Amino acid sequence: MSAQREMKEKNLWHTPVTIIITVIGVIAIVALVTVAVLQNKPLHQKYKYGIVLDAGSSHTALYIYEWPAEKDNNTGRVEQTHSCKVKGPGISSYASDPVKAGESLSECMQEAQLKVPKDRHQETPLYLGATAGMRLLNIENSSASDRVFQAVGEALQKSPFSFQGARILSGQEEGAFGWVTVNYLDDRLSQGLETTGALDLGGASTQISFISDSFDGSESPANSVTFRLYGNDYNLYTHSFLCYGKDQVLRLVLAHLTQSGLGNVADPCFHSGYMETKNYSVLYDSPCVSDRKPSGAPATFTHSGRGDFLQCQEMVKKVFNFTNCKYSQCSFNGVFQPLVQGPFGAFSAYYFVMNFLNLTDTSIPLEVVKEKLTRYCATPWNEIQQQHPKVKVKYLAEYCFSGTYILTLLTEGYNFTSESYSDIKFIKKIKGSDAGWTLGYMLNLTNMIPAEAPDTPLLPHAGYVSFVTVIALLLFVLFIVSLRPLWPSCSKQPQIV
Ligand SMILES: Nc1nc2c(ncn2[C@@H]2O[C@H](COP(=O)(O)OP(=O)(O)OP(=O)(O)O)[C@@H](O)[C@H]2O)c(=O)[nH]1
Repeated sequence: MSAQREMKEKNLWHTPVTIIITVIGVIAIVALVTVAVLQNKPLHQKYKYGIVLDAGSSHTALYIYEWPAEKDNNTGRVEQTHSCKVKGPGISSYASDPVKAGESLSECMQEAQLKVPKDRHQETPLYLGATAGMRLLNIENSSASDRVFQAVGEALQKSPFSFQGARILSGQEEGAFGWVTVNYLDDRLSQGLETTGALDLGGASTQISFISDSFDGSESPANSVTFRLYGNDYNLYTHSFLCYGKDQVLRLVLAHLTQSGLGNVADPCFHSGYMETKNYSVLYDSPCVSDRKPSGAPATFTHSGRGDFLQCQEMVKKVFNFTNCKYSQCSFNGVFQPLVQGPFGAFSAYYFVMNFLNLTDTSIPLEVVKEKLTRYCATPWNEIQQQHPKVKVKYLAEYCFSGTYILTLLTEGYNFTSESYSDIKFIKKIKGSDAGWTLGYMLNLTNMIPAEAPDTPLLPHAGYVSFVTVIALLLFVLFIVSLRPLWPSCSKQPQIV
């Protein structure tokens, strides 16, 4: 018994020095790993928000975007979490009663207050961007347009969000930001992949934007927008045609049809059996057509349909001017355009119309698409109404015209061929976010797309923690081994003193 006690007393593992060293070692490892984990752990998942109001010619829409707070500068992480369609027309329609323009936004703004967490309201930027409707109002009556902005600004100032101002986007900005949105959502910018062109059809203007190998901006600098995004340089071709949104083109076509100032107009772009009494003054109340108003026309005219796709196409072609191109090549109206190149995403009214007509499948040959549209246009109005009792009559009446305009714009205007037509994809959303200029606009104003590729960490977080733990353990073992001279000789037989 006493021999065993002696042996225990000689065991250096049980000396105070070794115990203290072991405890300090363990504490050091725990501290090291804890600090490493806490220092590099992603913050508790907090989100930031941004709100953009798209004040279009036909209506205003509000979009809320969300992204993880610690990923401001990272790739493809901003998502649309909510959208709200403002009731009533676009803000440009409130020129004679601007205060109502501000009031019209209140329902969607209240919805936004519920959707964005309260503690984030103050820091959430709120932007309003107006497009072609306000561009036209500004041309027509700039003080009326100023008054609308004044009223809208006052209404938005009262919201709890951080209002950053309301302004008209240029056509070039609208085109370029639409292109940024599409390519950002597809992760094409962050990964430096081949980009997708953007085709946007609004109510009052239309935009085409794409990268072309044959375009360096020198032939037509006005159509060039350059970016450096994630370390890649882009020279984007973009053009916005004011008055070539589908509502204004309908006016242009009707202006052609009513030039003689008659009381009756038989329109091939509307279904046979369709008949509406329309006002000359309302039709010509737009800078796109106001100079063509026939003198001595009656107050109203009867707009009736005769459903003929080919004749409708002939009418629509008349709104394009294919002469006087001073460049090597043009789309229409003397506007330079290189040959279309690469895949394209076509959104807004392109999607609404082609989706309704069941024509979003672009692998269907263009000739077959035209045959289908010919049959649709030839269907009498009463049958169309019976087949679609729930569709808004205004939209329903115009799908034959809108489909014809879209095909004519793409093939005759932008020179898509039977082959390149299949490069177009009609889209509404990408990964849950609406395609349109708003996201690109917000990413730009919040500096969320870096010019250079962000540095990526060498290891993912889990790998980093494992690495630190293994190295710490290894150091500890080495330390213990280095204390070997102090070790008791465990293999030796206990010495009996
Ligand atoms: N069929 C259909 N048409 C729609 C719908 N929403 C909007 N439109 C129409 O599609 C066209 C384009 O709409 P938007 O993309 O909102 O255009 P906008 O922003 O008002 O117009 P711009 O200021 O020219 O950009 C307009 O003629 C609208 O009346 C829809 O849900 N269905």
